[in-house]
Amino acid sequence: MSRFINEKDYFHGKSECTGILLVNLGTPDAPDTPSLRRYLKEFLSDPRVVEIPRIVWAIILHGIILNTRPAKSAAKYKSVWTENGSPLMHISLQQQQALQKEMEIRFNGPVKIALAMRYGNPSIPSTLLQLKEAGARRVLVLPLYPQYCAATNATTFDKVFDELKRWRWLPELRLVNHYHDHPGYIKALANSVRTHWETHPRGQLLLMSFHGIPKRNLMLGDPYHCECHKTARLLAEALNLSPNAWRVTFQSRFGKAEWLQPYTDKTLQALPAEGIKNVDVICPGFAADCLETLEEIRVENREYFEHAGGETYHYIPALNDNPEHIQALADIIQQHTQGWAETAADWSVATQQKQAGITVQHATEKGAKK
Ligand SMILES: C=CC1=C(C)c2cc3[nH]c(cc4nc(cc5[nH]c(cc1n2)c(C)c5CCC(=O)O)C(CCC(=O)O)=C4C)c(C)c3C=C
Ligand SMILES: [Fe+2]
Ligand SMILES: [Fe+2]
Repeated sequence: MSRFINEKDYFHGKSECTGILLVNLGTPDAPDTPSLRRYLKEFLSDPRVVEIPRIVWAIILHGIILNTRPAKSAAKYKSVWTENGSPLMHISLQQQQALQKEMEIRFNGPVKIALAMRYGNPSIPSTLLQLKEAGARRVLVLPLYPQYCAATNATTFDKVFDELKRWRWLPELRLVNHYHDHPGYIKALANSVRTHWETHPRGQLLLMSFHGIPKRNLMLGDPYHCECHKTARLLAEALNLSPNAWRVTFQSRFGKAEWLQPYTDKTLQALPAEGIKNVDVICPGFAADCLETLEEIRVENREYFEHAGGETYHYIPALNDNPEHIQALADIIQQHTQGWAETAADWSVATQQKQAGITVQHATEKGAKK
């Protein structure tokens, strides 16, 4: 007996699609103190970000940090804010649009690339609901952090699960855990450094600075530190660098505990005394430029280096919407959606036929006996 499309039409006439949920950290809505207070409150209340007993932390956070840090951070955000708003948000939207174009070509079927932020807007729950509305029966979550860290990737997944716990009909779900050693990502980083060296004199040292985390997290088993080192080694190999031509450091320390060492700021202050007065700095862990690269690395750390006797300091931008970066992310999406593209294309054909009033044998069952 024939099987007809309406037998499978659970979706009430809506077309189905594959959804890709890109997630980055998030950014305040505006560079002012109230927006920063809201943003930092959400961010720093996350137990995956600050792993100390809740009661102790609540006293410090509400008693001290949320009274002092918002104004200081707002001033820093103001210095990087553009007419397009927060750099992190603007660049993330460019990445989303470029990936939408690229995946439509690769998928040959309905695919929706959505962007969410772990903290602030657009939130993960609201973006998942949009994907649901768009008919996404398959969702791939791609956190835009190449190196896995509980404070970034795990909390992204937590937030996805928290929302999905409330749904009756769950989509098929896949997660990208990390892509710190993906050949396309390493190639994009290496070519970005080469392009920089074509237009700028090459420094004596390529400093690869990654966002820090507390050292305790490493001792508890977080793979982040090792993944940063692997990325750095692969990048150095791709560039054929000798061992003394590159170093790994960790930036953006927060609080009084020890974080991953060596620290970026202390290293830059010490380099001129070692005879290293010309450096190139790259932040391979940041998929998009943001406060931590544009202000802390490009401006603040340059000052430390120059005050210590450094002469030339070049910051090599994040991969942002560089076409090779988009190709690498598209490759990662393609690899993690194996088997989905065909289904999406078939559903697309079936849906078009249905909308045109044609009753057809279901496309995914074209081999079925008539
Ligand atoms: C409190 C502890 C923090 C941990 C742990 C942490 C880990 C971590 N963060 C990123 C990426 C980004 N962090 C950014 C800003 C930022 N980070 C912290 C604190 C921790 N981060 C704070 C308080 C802030 C806000 C700014 C400030 O007040 O100093 C950003 C930039 C966001 C932007 O809007 O531009 C990014 C990106 C990673 C990858 C990471 C762990 C590996
Ligand atoms: Fe951070
Ligand atoms: Fe390690």
